[in-house]
Amino acid sequence: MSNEVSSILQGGYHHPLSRKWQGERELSKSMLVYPIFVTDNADEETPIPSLPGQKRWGVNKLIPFLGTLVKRGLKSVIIFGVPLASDAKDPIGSKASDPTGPVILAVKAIKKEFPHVFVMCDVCLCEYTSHGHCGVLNEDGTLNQDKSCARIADTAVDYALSGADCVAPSDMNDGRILAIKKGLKKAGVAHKVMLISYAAKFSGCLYGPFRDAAGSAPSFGDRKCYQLPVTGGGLARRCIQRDLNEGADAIMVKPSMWFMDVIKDAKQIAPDVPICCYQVSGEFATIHAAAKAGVYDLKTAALESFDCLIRAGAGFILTYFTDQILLEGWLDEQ
Ligand SMILES: NCc1[nH]cc(CCC(=O)O)c1CC(=O)O
Ligand SMILES: [Zn+2]
Ligand SMILES: [Zn+2]
Repeated sequence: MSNEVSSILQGGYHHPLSRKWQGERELSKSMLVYPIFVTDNADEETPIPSLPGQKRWGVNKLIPFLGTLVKRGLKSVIIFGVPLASDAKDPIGSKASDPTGPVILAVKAIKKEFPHVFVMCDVCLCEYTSHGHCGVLNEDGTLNQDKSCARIADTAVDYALSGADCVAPSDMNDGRILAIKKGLKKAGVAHKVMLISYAAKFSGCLYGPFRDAAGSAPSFGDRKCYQLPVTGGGLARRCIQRDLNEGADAIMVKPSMWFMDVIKDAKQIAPDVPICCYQVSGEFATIHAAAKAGVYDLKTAALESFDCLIRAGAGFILTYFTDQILLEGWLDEQ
């Protein structure tokens, strides 16, 4: 239908409120998940040079810091373990599920102090393997899918039994979602632990600051044979469908801003499932660097990026901006 007035659209978004109505959803504090790096040195509080404003935390220092954020509206964290002890790594990542390791101690401490905070655990072996790959290796250096899934599932169950509300495997071994779901059921916690799949996790250049922060770079080769090729839109759709079939409760796309088409695909494949995305370390560092170079204002750019992720279909977002958003009250005057 076209007539002399149908081309006039600006009346529909002239006012700030009508502009808000043009979007289906808007960013709120409950959409934010804060990624935190926890070490096995209880009193640690060390800035991470490649992640502006972010630190590696020991449990003793982490709890008071989180307390400030909880007062400002923090709802959820995702924990990454950074084991620094000299015996922390072996070929099968035994220490991933160490009951005295950083992840399990942090889960217990956070759930004790802040029972309402939704605690997610990233599940992977690369922080704990001597070779730095995300599972258990075959002799030819490839990942052994059966052994890796078994270790990943055992680790996820241990995190769940220590009190985690959610486990999120980021390793990309085929079959891990089914293995974890079965493990959770066997342990009697499947009814209360959410399983988020990093279903569409792409290989690429955006994880550098994280690997620096977590000490998890592979000692040989790369992750291209298990993380997805950036051109692989169809492969991502198959991974999303597969992980839904295996029992994922939510689907993650990672990284986020270069992959908004994949977020939209995920929303279309799984309209009834929560979709989230991870604005990863390289994306965070890029926004900071560009703002520092005068390309744009940091807060404006960060908020714009979240609006775009939500428009693409994200229901919640893992972002290193969470602490700044809460401490500076970016969402308080809505
Ligand atoms: N499996 C480990 C893991 N979990 C989350 C990230 C990246 C997160 C980020 O860059 O912020 C990585 C690194 C990798 O896969 O190499
Ligand atoms: Zn990994
Ligand atoms: Zn390979």
